[in-house]
Amino acid sequence: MDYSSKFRCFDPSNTNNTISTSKTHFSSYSTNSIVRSPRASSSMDHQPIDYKPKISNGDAGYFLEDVPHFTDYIPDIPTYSNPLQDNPAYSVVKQYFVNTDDTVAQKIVVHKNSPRGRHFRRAGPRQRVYFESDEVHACIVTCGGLCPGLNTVIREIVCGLYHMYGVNKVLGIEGGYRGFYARNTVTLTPKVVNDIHKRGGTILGTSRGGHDTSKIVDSIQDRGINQVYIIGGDGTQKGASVIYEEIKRRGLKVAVAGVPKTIDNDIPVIDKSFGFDTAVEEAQRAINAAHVEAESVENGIGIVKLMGRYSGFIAMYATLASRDVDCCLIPESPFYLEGPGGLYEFIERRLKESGHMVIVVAEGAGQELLAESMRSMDQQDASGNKLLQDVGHWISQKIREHFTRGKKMAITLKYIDPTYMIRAIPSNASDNVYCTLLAHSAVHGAMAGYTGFTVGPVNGRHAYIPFNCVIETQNKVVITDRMWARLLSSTNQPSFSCAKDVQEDKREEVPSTALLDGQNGSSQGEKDGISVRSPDP
Ligand SMILES: Nc1ncnc2c1ncn2[C@@H]1O[C@H](COP(=O)(O)OP(=O)(O)OP(=O)(O)O)[C@@H](O)[C@H]1O
Ligand SMILES: O=P(O)(O)OC[C@H]1O[C@](O)(CO)[C@@H](O)[C@@H]1O
Ligand SMILES: [Mg+2]
Repeated sequence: MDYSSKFRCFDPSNTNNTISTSKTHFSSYSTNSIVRSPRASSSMDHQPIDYKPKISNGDAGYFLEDVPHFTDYIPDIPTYSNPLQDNPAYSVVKQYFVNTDDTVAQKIVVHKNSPRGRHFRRAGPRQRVYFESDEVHACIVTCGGLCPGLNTVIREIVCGLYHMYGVNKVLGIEGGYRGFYARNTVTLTPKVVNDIHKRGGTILGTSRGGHDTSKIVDSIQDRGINQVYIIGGDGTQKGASVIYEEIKRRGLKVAVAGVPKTIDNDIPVIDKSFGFDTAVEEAQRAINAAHVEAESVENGIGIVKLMGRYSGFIAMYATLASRDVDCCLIPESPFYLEGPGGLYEFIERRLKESGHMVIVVAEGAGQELLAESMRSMDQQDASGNKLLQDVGHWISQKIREHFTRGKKMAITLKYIDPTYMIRAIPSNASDNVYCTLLAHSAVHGAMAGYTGFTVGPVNGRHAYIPFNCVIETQNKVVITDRMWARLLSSTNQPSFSCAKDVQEDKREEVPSTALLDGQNGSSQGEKDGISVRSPDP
């Protein structure tokens, strides 16, 4: 395999600001024959990002929150015509290329006089590209937890680069961020990735922790990589943002493109994250099993724990889809066990009414209750995420104890924990198509010279979104929204908060002229610094 590549590097110390081209031969991990720009000191600590938004304003309160481009920091950079226009498969397309001025509105439900608000650059192929096909040396890395569709995104980046842009040098970085400096790499070709979308997990492996900006960017430079595709959740996108900043500081012509991944669906701005639908679908199997077990015995209770560290989207959607669930507990809606309006009272009532019940609990639910009754466990994973107590076991035990105490009621409780089963499977058909679009958007963006961006649909249109917009906040289920009300009405569970509190919350949060969250299609609102979402019509 010939890893020869042209590597263009803008050296800030070069006062003429000319672009130097060097021919480098790469055989395995480190080849140091390229011109090096200044390097940062090595640190595994997560560094704060000094981010300056790239905003341009228009009429009627319109503004574009744009993504960085090579031309922002590399002068006189050559462009080439897009090879896509000679591609027979794309010859049927009426408009080959996205208009350079096309932008996507974040808010699509507006009032007559409301400002047009934030927009993002529309994703898609551009007439001029900033790489020649044989110049591109791309790499792909997957980080964080697993998610259905990771392999599809990998496949479609490789095939998209190859079939649309004639790029055949793509490297897989094994084992997440630390793979850049501590693991092997694998050559990715359309043949190698042909069937991988049928497998769960990621063929590249993944990890938490190990983000060392300096070592990662050194490795990118050493290998002559000029397009970096980074697939992962909020932590990963934070890491990608720091990598982009360091690449810009060194003046390198290296595009950094993020593909947002999280099974929890808590990434802001984008409509939905890939793998979420697959996970919700798979969760139905566990809920069905819990229901069958529960209804087969007298006073049967089935408990299903689903993922969702800080947000209960999976639990909420799985509950709404199933209609067999009697109670759904999520992190955003605190609940209590004892007394009037509490969980025990509700269980007793429901068992008397129907003889069985199913409870779905998101892993992040009730953590404050657990902390009260168990010794608090302040541990973190390698990425700094808080390790949670197992709410499923805890709540099962509490319910058993409650009903056994004083021989209140004889119950049979079955606890099902499919947490890893719903994320270790291949993506379903619709997620597969979605992953293809994400991958292609990322490829078009990198080829067009954009960098420091993440891709995703905003109100159904794919857009290039600056990293900071997806890493500053996390989406949460809005319990004052119509979607949660729909769930409450479907399960008939207590809301665990009295109506008066909710009314007061609403009055405090929403100015009378503003749109309520949930009135804007896949709307985004801001609440206490937390971006919130409701795909609620
Ligand atoms: N603030 C940060 N700066 C730089 N790198 C980070 C930061 N936060 C996390 N990372 C790195 O990103 C990678 C993935 O992070 P993390 O384990 O939190 O998963 P994630 O991408 O959020 O995915 P998910 O939570 O959906 O599983 C890790 O290698 C971690 O070191
Ligand atoms: O066991 P792991 O790999 O740390 O992953 C668990 C976490 O990953 C997620 O699926 C995504 O962040 C969370 O819901 C969950 O807490
Ligand atoms: Mg995360």
